[in-house]
Parts: sequence; C-alpha cells; structure tokens
Amino acid sequence: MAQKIPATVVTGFLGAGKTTLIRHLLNNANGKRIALIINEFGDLGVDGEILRGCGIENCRDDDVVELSNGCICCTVAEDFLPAMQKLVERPDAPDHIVIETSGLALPQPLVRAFNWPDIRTRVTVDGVVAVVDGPALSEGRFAANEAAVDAQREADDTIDHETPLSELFEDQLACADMVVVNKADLLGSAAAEALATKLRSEVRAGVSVLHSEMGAVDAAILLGLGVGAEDDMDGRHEVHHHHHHHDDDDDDDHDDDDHDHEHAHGHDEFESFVVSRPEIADPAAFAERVAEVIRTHDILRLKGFAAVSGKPMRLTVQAVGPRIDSYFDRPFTAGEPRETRLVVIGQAGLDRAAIEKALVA
Ligand SMILES: Nc1nc2c(ncn2[C@@H]2O[C@H](COP(=O)(O)OP(=O)(O)OP(=O)(O)O)[C@@H](O)[C@H]2O)c(=O)[nH]1
Repeated sequence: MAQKIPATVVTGFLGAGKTTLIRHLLNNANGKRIALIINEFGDLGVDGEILRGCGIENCRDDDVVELSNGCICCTVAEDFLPAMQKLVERPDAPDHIVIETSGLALPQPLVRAFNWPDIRTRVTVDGVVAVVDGPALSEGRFAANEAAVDAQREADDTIDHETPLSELFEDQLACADMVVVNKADLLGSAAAEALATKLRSEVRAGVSVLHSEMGAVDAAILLGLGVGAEDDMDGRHEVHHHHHHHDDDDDDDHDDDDHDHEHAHGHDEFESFVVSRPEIADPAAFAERVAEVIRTHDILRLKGFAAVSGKPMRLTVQAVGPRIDSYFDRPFTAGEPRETRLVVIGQAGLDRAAIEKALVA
C-alpha cells in the first residue's frame, strides 16, 4: 500500500497568472518535490523554460514534463496518461504533481482521466484551481487581453471557436475547487475581496475563493503541502502570507504580535488548527459532515487522518473547496493511537468552536 500522490490541476485563461502562481509555489514548497505537467498552447516551451530557469530547488529538470499536442483535454489518452504514468512509476516519485493546462482546456476530461485503472491506484486528484484575472473580471472581461485568448482559440482546432468566452470561463469555474482572484495589487485588496465574495456566492457551493498578488498563495492552502504531516499536527498556528508591499486599507483585528514589520491584511491572513476526535463509525456520513462544515465556514483546506471503527487501516482525508477525497493509506502501527486528527485552514477568524463541535459530534 503506497501513499497516493496528490495532483492539482491549474486552469485559467491566457495571462491570468498560472505560471506566476506555480513559480511562487515551487519557491515555497517547504522542501516538497513537485513535478509539473505543462500544456501550453501557442507559446510552446516558454512556460517550461521560465519554470526551469528560475533556479527552483523543489523541482528538478526531469520533473518538468511538457505536452505539446495541442489541447490537453483532447489528448488525454495519448499524452497525458503516459506522462502521468512515467512520473508515478519512477523509483523517486514526486510528492505532488501540478498540471498547468492551456487556458482553454476544460478540466473535466482531465479529472476523469484520474480514474484510469493504472492512475487511480497511484494518484489522487487534490483539487482543481482556477486562476482568474481580477482586474479584467472586475471590468466585465474574462482576460486581460481577450483578443489574445481568441487568437489562442483560433490556433486550436480542437476547440469550438463559437463558444463564447463567458461560457468557457463559467465551465472552468464550475470545475474549480478553489478560485484564485489574481492581480489583486491592481485592484486594491478591498476590491479584490469584494470580487472574491461575489464569486463565492456565484460559483458552486463550497468553492474556496481567495485573492492573490503575483500568485502568492500559501503552499499549505494551495496544495495542502505541509498540512497533515504527522509531525505537523500540533496545536494552532498561523499560516502567514508574505507581502512585499503595502498598498491598502485594513480592517483587520486579528493582528498578532509575532509579525515582523509587515501589516496584517484582513484577508491575507490565514489560520489553522487541529481537530481531534475518536474513531469514526461511518466514513460516508463523516465525509458528508466535513462537506457541510466546509460549506458553512470559510474553510480553504482540511486534511488529516482518521481511524474508522473496525478497520485496521488509517483513512487519509483531504478536502479543498467542495472536493473531498478519502482513502485508506496504511495500517495503524503498533502503539499508534487510533484517533482522528484533521488540520483545518481558513481565513483568519474561523469559528473554531463551531467547527470542532460539528466535526466531533
Ligand atoms: N500586476 C500583476 N501582474 C501579474 C500578477 N500575476 C501575474 N502577473 C503578470 O501577468 C502576466 C501573465 O502571467 P502568467 O503567469 O504568465 O500567466 P499565465 O496564466 O501563465 O499565462 P499563459 O501561460 O500565457 O496562459 C505576466 O506578465 C505576469 O508577470 C499579479 O498578481 N499582478
């Protein structure tokens, strides 16, 4: 029984900031090794070069796989599955796989591909992240340069050119477990948060929406990296979001004293805590409860391990937005307490008592 490798699909239109987000992630991956599968239409090889060229230690050259056959969702069987298989069959498989799709690909065929027999046993879909261009969206457009997105569409035979951009955009959001409203620096954080709030109510229930500057989203939130590791599950801690400039208003009263010289911005601050409980009797009912808690609180990520009555195996539970995945990964070892421990991460001000109550009940 091997631990499954989590895989995250990153979508978003041309220029939204996917590559920027992934680069930030690679630079802040807490020592985890991330493999990348990149499928960029048009600027073939450019993203791979950018990502290879930034001197990232968490991602080796041979961890970057570029797929060149047009739209990834149409070449799943020929391109994507063999690439995945090669990655997971390596003796030194990566800790996490990130897939950057060409901005026009619809994520569904990809997500379905994870159900293929050889892949299903080795890889788990961690989540689908949609990066959106905040300033463009606030002006009623879907990309900073819609003409460029259209040109990209024209160049791809596999895409129905008649489908309005708005529909493609909605499809991407409909598949997303987490939406990142990027380029918040160009909006100001109040407007970025207002846009995030709007999307939160418009996109499917439970989806996590946050905003970012230069794709700077904490790896613990984006990929769950560093969350739920056995040695990382004690007590409550703050997940810091590092800013390089200070440009905005502030309505934050969760300011902590362990900050350096930076301001704490209300919605750029995250917190996490661990919920412990005894064995669970019914995993399906528990998953439903987790889903409900995520929907009703502003939880960005939930991850951990559970003991199930009568089962010798440990259940790994991981959730982002409305997506919850759980699977038995290994037997409990002798002397290991059979308990359930879940790390909850959300924006500052989580109602810890209510969340604990709901998860422990
Ligand atoms: N001002 C500002 N610029 C950003 C931000 N994020 C990305 N950019 C810039 O936006 C441009 C596009 O970013 P990319 O990361 O290449 O976008 P992408 O989605 O990967 O685009 P493609 O790979 O072409 O589909 C680059 O010039 C970035 O430097 C941001 O938060 N603020």
